[in-house]
Amino acid sequence: ATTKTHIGNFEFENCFMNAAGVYCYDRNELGQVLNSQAGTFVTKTATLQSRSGNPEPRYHDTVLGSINSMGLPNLGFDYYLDYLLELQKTHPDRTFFFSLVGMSTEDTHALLKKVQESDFNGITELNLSCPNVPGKPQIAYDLETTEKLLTDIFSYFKKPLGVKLPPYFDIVHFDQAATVFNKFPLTFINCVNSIGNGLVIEDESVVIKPKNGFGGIGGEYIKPTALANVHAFYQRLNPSIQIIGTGGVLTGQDAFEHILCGASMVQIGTTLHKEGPAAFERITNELKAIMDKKGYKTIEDFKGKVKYL
Ligand SMILES: CC(C)(C)CCc1c(C(=O)O)[nH]c(=O)[nH]c1=O
Repeated sequence: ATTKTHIGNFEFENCFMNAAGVYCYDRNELGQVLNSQAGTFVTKTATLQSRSGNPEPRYHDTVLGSINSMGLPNLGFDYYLDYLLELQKTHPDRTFFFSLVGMSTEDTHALLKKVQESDFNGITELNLSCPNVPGKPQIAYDLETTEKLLTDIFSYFKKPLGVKLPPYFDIVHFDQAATVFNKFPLTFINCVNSIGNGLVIEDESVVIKPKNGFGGIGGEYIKPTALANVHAFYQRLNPSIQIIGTGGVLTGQDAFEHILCGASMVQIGTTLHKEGPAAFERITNELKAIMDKKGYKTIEDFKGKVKYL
């Protein structure tokens, strides 16, 4: 069996990659993913200026997953663009993902215009968990603002673009969000980002310092939510918009389930943070073993074909 895949017009030898935020802060971490069994990588979500992020401890592993409130620590847009342009010379046969977010609408447009004007020829992932104006929820939970933002973006941005989405939990929200996304030539949507504002307590204390311990939840806790978002959008979106599945992938079986729900690529966050890049080889081998046992030669043989009762 082969676990190769495609996103847009790009081919990848393997359908696994890191989730933005994990193993992607600098050239050292990105280089480790580059040289692993992963098919590609995505950068830490970059902002216009570098950011130190929130006070530590800001990331904590638990038995069933993780909680984080990193606060977008990153080395800044130019650092990641320079590295991506260098890789376009040293690895011309490979395609990489550039994750971005503006701390304001103006910043978002400034970032995307810089990408549009640059020689970057990979795929851009816009993080829609970005902050909105005070008093309003994150952009992806404000569909009117999301539609306005995407309308403005696609008036000038002509390169491959996808959006990283937080989980939705109401069927009506799946309907409303899909209606918005279907209006745009998106290359993909990525479901899901961490489940926002969870709280983990050990003994009598929260486990991270920022936000009185509130943070995004990842890992085993979130697989059912992640699979539901992947499949809900797979059922609703134009087939031209592919789905990247993120959330709760520990094993080849978990990845198999994401692909059954419609994912064309599978991202690994918490498990990669705990296990390191060797996780890509283990999980790839586990998925190949499942495919061989079931007689599936490629992921197209079972993508989106989850069975109903
Ligand atoms: C939550 C934001 C800081 C607005 C975006 C960055 C981000 C972070 C982060 O940098 O805190 N953590 C996540 O699990 N997902 C994210 O999208």
